[in-house]
Amino acid sequence: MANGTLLRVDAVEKTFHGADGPVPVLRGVSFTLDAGRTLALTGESGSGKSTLLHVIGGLDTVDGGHIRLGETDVTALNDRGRAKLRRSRVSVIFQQFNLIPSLNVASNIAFQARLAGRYDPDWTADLAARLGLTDHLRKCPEQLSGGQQQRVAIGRTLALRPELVLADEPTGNLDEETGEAVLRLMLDLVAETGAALLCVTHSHSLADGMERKLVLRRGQIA
Ligand SMILES: Nc1ncnc2c1ncn2[C@@H]1O[C@H](COP(=O)(O)OP(=O)(O)OP(=O)(O)O)[C@@H](O)[C@H]1O
Repeated sequence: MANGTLLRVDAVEKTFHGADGPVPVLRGVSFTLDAGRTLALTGESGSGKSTLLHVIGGLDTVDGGHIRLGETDVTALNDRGRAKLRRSRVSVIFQQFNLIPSLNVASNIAFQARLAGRYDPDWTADLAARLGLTDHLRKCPEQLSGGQQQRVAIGRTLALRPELVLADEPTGNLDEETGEAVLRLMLDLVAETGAALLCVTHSHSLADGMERKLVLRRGQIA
């Protein structure tokens, strides 16, 4: 497992401009995450958790501050640079799974790794087996249960072997029992790849499964 600080979030600011004027969502957020470590991000609805995840993952830009992933200043990257980052180093698991409906399970799992030129058939097959998906590889996502679809999304992320996994309420669409099982599997597999994990959650039991916990309150770390 790699050592040292992987992610450095420094005084990050983000304001949205709505019909009723500016909405400051992130107001000077700072924290670090070491390589291979797990961190839960909690906070009330609307506190800015998803926004923070999106700017870290390069899905959106900041208005102030810096985000560094290793030696890379994510906040200095242009659209192309951020897209490249998402293809290779950072991968997001969303609550809504975001699978590609026209591709079967095997192709969904391999998708990101193939794009990054990092497809390893043995690792992908191993992942599918560990995720209990071996009998479903030829099916389309719509033929799977929610828990199975989320396991495909986890497989797709880990097939890439990213340095950082960002998970936004990964079990929010699942019943509690399924959510717990999927989460445990995700934590085990993330630990095996040596990736760091930043996981947004409302669930206390999920947050308790992580090494550290941060609370976002009104756009700042409480
Ligand atoms: N694209 C956008 N345009 C305008 N306002 C936005 C946009 N995205 C988010 N917001 C606002 O920013 C605030 C924070 O939203 P965000 O989704 O980051 O919160 P959250 O903590 O993830 O909430 P939840 O737990 O409900 O998912 C909210 O007030 C939201 O309405």
